[in-house]
Amino acid sequence: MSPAPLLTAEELTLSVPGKTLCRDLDMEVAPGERWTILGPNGAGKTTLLLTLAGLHPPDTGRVYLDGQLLSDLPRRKVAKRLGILPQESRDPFPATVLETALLGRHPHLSPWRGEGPQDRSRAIEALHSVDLDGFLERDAASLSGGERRRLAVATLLTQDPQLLLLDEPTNHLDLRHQIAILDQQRRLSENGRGIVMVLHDPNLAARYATHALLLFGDGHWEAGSAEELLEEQRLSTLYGYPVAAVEGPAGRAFLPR
Ligand SMILES: Nc1ncnc2c1ncn2[C@@H]1O[C@H](COP(=O)(O)OP(=O)(O)OP(=O)(O)O)[C@@H](O)[C@H]1O
Repeated sequence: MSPAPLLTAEELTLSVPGKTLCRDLDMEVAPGERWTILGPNGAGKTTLLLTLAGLHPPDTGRVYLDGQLLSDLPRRKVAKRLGILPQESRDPFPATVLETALLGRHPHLSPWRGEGPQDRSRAIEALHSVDLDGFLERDAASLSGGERRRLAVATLLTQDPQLLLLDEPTNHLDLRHQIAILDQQRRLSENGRGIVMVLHDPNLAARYATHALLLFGDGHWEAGSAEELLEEQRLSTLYGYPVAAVEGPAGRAFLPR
């Protein structure tokens, strides 16, 4: 029997003034699945991700988390199960790197208890996993773009949700850290998490995603197995630019013609 879905979207329609982003979209994210959302600039990837997180109301349709209507759940309960990595993160107030990562524990703390040693070790472990060991007491505002991105990932890992929604997780990262972050997401999904990530690079999508959702920018969408959907013709239509598939040492790669 297949595991119960973590997230279900039913008949979602999203629009902005003058444009339908997706029409009657259905998708289901199960434990162990890694979904990629691909599409051209402005197609609605971020808007959809925010809708799946319950942070943007759809025009019509419903989102369920663990089978319960997301809009009916208290945010604290949602934050214990679902975490989002926004496209860009801003520091709301001055804090060190460790204090920032510890913000991820907030949904798990009771109002009368601050962070304990276990929360602290979880944050330190998350910072270690993104290569930020030597940075714990640094002012978070002093980090470079890539270091800040890795801190945002560490904060999400400290939160430890079952479902991770990532908006362009590889933004600002050098090649080694792009692979490290996506390898880490793969391990998380192999341990039963569900992953949904907006990516701009079809090569990383082909390498890491089990499932793909293509948003064509006119309301039309396709969802299914990444292996089936990530192919020359669809990607050329998706990006409005001819793409060639080549077999390389690391599997299939897509090049602009
Ligand atoms: N408040 C708004 N009013 C009008 N249009 C909006 C508003 N908010 C977003 N949009 C438009 O909605 C569309 C979808 O935006 P969204 O950020 O979801 O796209 P995206 O696929 O994530 O794009 P990108 O690849 O550039 O990050 C864009 O054309 C954007 O300009």
